[in-house]
Amino acid sequence: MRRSIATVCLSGTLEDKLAAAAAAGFDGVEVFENDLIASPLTPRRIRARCAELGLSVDLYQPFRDFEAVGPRLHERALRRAERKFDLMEQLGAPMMLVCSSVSPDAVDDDDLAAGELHALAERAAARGLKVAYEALAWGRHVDTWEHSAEIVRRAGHPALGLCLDSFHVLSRGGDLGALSGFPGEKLFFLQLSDAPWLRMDVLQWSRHYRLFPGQGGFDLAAFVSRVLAAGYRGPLSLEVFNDVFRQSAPDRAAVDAMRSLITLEEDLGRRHPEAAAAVRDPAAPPSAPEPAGYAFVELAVGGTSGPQIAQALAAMGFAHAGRHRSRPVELWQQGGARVLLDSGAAAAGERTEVSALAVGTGDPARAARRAEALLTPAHPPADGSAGTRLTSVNAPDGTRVFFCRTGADAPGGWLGDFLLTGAGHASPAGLAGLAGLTGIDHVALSQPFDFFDEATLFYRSLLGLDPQHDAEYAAPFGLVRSRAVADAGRRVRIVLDGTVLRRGTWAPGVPDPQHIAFATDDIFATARVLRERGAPLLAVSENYYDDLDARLAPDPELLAAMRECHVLYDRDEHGEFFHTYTAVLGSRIFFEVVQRVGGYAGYGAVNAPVRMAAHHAARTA
Ligand SMILES: O=C(O)c1ccc(O)c(O)c1
Ligand SMILES: [Mg+2]
Repeated sequence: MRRSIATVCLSGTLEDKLAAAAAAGFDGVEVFENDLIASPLTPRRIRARCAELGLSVDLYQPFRDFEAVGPRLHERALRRAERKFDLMEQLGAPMMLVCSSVSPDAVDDDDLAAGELHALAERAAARGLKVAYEALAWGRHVDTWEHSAEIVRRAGHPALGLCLDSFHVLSRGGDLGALSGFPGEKLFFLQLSDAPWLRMDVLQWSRHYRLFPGQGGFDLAAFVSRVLAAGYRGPLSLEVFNDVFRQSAPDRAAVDAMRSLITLEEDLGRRHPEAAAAVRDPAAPPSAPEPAGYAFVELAVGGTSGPQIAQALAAMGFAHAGRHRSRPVELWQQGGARVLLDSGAAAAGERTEVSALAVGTGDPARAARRAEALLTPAHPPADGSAGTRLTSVNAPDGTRVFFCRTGADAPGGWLGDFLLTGAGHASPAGLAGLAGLTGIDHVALSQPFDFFDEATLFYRSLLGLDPQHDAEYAAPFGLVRSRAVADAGRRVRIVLDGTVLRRGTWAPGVPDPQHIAFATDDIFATARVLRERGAPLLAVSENYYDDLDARLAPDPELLAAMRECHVLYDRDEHGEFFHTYTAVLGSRIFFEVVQRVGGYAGYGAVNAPVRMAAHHAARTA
């Protein structure tokens, strides 16, 4: 299917937007009127620029407040339209979008609206142009797609058809059930956007909070499948009004947009193969190989934080299991949990952070081809000193994602790059190590406010993960939101955290904290070993336990053990969750130990504000 994007989605001048759309691989654009009016380029010049860039101009929009106004205003509106048709001829735009009127002059008369749109379509047809009529969710009299379809039907003009916009339909809880009776050739244009489910004025919601598909809560695959089943074969066109994207670098936003469309098409093929068959893309990305879990997580450490983190890992029962043959990287291991400490970047400063995630997979080459198809260039496979070849890509947040062939110890496996000490390495995945840690439960990466939605879509689509949990909570230094993505087997879980508002300079919390959570089958046994070995555990406020008692009334002995071991607790209808933390090590890293009981699939988000306050207290003590 052809892929298009409305220029309103991107920041910058019209020229910036066109260049970004073309660079990201879009086939066409919807030219937004305001972008054109503000441009120093003539419509002819814009047309030539689009042609140079290989972009078609699919739509000119929006033409507002046209229909159902009566003869005097109708004549004026037609004159206005003729001027825009002149422009569209120069621009090479074949179709004009007319959105339903919000004018107080419009009257509630479908026959009048149909008659006036018929007259407009007649003028358009005389020039070989078409008109697509779109119901805005806040239109004065026409605010549902069914109503706009009825007016298009009554007008009965071949140059007049329908523009469907997922936001206007889905924001109102509408569905496309009735579309099956609507002639497919009358479906002129399809605009797509996602959005978070919010309870607010629909115009505000639309103008500020739309997202690219896959970043919000709408079921766009189901929506598009209906439209395709009804016979639509025009472009899939993104139309997103979003306060953040409006000020983001357009190249990066356009790549995010394209990734969202590719992922949507993939969802469509997976969940609605009948509809998708008509539009299958031969260059579609290969499916994500099933992840086998975390092969390792690598931390970049500095001269001070490196020894501090190594000491903390040792106190947590990790063994120093190996040293890289050619780089200053140390391998620490316990059970199936492997952490690499890379001090090679120390010259860059003391910033301590998650530098890489490594996912085990049976097919690293396919994972790399998928990344490329999702506009994330893979690094050339690095030749390890022992002949291993590691495939990796850079996430937009700078984290490197490695794809490691499963079986690290097999010949050619990545462990071959390490001189092994013989310690720790002996305890295979799934078997508890010294402190009972069995593996990595999840990794939490915080994202800058402007890139939160991009990051969640990126990790999801790259690794074939599904959105799992969304949480929003009031932390001591501002609101935080958190979104978890995981594979169906829950072997790779990533939690992405961000602030709900762009953060000011006052907030004294840990800047962009990141953490690795290790799994245990017995949190109290683990916590006691950690304490005996002097791990830097985080003390939790007494108030927390008093409140826990009031809220959930845990067994008194259990509560006492939690107090003693600084273990936090949550439960839901599926099971229970116990977790405990270390202090912050270096600038922004800490560790967590978690025990899941039953089917609890969350992350104890309810306790995050308490943890943040405790981290703050520990750092200022
Ligand atoms: O917010 C608007 O005015 C507006 C304009 C054109 C569209 O296609 C649309 O969906 C919304
Ligand atoms: Mg629209």
